[in-house]
Amino acid sequence: MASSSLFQSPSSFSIKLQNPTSPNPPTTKPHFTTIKCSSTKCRENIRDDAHRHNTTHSHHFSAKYVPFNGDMSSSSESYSLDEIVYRSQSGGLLDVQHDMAALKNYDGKYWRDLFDSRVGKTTWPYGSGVWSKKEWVLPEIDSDDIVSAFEGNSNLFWAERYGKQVLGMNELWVKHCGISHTGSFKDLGMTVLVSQVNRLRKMKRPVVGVGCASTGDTSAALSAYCAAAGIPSIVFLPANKISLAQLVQPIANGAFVLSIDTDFDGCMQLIREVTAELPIYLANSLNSLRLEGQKTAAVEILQQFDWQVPDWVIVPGGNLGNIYAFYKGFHMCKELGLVDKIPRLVCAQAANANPLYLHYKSGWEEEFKPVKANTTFASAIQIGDPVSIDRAVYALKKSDGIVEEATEEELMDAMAQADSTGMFICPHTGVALAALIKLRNKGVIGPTERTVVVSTAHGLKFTQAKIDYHSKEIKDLACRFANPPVQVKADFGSVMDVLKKYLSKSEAPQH
Ligand SMILES: Cc1ncc(COP(=O)(O)O)c(C=O)c1O
Ligand SMILES: N[C@@H](CCOP(=O)(O)O)C(=O)O
Repeated sequence: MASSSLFQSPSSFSIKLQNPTSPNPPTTKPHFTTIKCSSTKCRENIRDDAHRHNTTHSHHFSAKYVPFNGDMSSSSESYSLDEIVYRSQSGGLLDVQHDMAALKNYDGKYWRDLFDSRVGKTTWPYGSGVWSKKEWVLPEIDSDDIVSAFEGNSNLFWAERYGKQVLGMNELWVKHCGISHTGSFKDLGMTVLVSQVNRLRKMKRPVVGVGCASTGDTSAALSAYCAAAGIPSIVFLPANKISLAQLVQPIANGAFVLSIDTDFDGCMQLIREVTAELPIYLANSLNSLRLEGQKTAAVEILQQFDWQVPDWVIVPGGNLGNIYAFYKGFHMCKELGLVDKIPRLVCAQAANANPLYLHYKSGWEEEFKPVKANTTFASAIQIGDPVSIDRAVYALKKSDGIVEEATEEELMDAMAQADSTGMFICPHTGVALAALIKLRNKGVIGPTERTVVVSTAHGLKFTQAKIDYHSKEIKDLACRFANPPVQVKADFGSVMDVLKKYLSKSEAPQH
């Protein structure tokens, strides 16, 4: 990607790593370490505190792996979550099946009140947006085995200005899953997977490390959670295809990083072969444990709307685990009586990596065909052979869902326009917003329909894409919303001239 001289000021756009030594150490300690005594009693740490006050009834509940076949009822094949298994006997996907009968012993109000009562607390592990739903996630894990950074509970942002000005909508919301420990929604799934690995290692199961293929976000989450627990992590990255900010994350967290001369699909193939041979636990979303954590974002959205169901939820799709995770979270809330319907789901793909879109356009009729994914600014979804294709098709069919695609110009313009209204989103969220624009223009999504766009990663991971855009140096892109800095001499008169010119425009620039 091009980078402009406009952006080569060493202070403003340096890519050098900052000195990590902070002059101001934090006044409160992180969740991984000891908390100081309170006035009347001494709490050694929040884990010990949780032991003493463990009022949870998690032990009433259980979950197991079953073959993923949609309704999950027709097979007798099942596995304990303590087994190391990623595929069914027939080679198909697995799913985590909860004991729904046991969960149904409690009504919807009970679950709503329980989940609401845990928001914003530090009681281990419920301060996490994932573990506040522990009974629905990994009911049998000991809280002491949980590896958490109190992920989740992310901002559901009312995108008022963008919604009104760009889309004529009053009810546009952006679920900022990327404002998270490692800057993406992957934290939601990784806390679950690494916690289970922690448990397996304590049980002396043969797991020497945890590995993944990644377009940058899975690897960041895996390496951070493993580092917190002292578990070795191994990441396979496609060489030169992920952002610098994403690359440095596993490096900094001490992962064993392999930069491989292939694309994500090639890395995925390799990690599957390697984890079949070595006692390295597979951390990609092929492993259905991940989706148990990711599904809590759906529950959280309902919770944030006071258990009112939005009309639409739009999710950018790559390896396609997340769209199913959202479906599963919404569906569980309906089945257990927390809400009475589910939203319609939209999966948004980059046109340069659109195998699901092509399959959808065939009316789901033709056999699914993987594609060779082309380069896209939405680099984390540059995936041509998604492992969760069956899960995604199921989720979309069951939710009366839609698949939309966005060109590079559409996704970058959507991202820039969203940024100009106060957000700082990633290109993948740009894909989702561009899909929304198309669906609004076609009249599929109405002006008063409450719509949630899932923002999957932090914009700070993708600054180079933004620099390229605002430099207006991207081949074949008009970069309509570029806002390059103005070069000006360091004297009062020159500064006044450019300011007067700027202020004399009839109104402030509207993006
Ligand atoms: C930032 C970002 N957005 C969206 C996705 C797509 O999620 P999924 O692979 O679950 O479809 C990914 C990873 O693939 C991602 O890293
Ligand atoms: N975008 C992902 C791709 C892999 O997805 P996963 O959910 O199967 O791990 C990444 O960041 O690596």
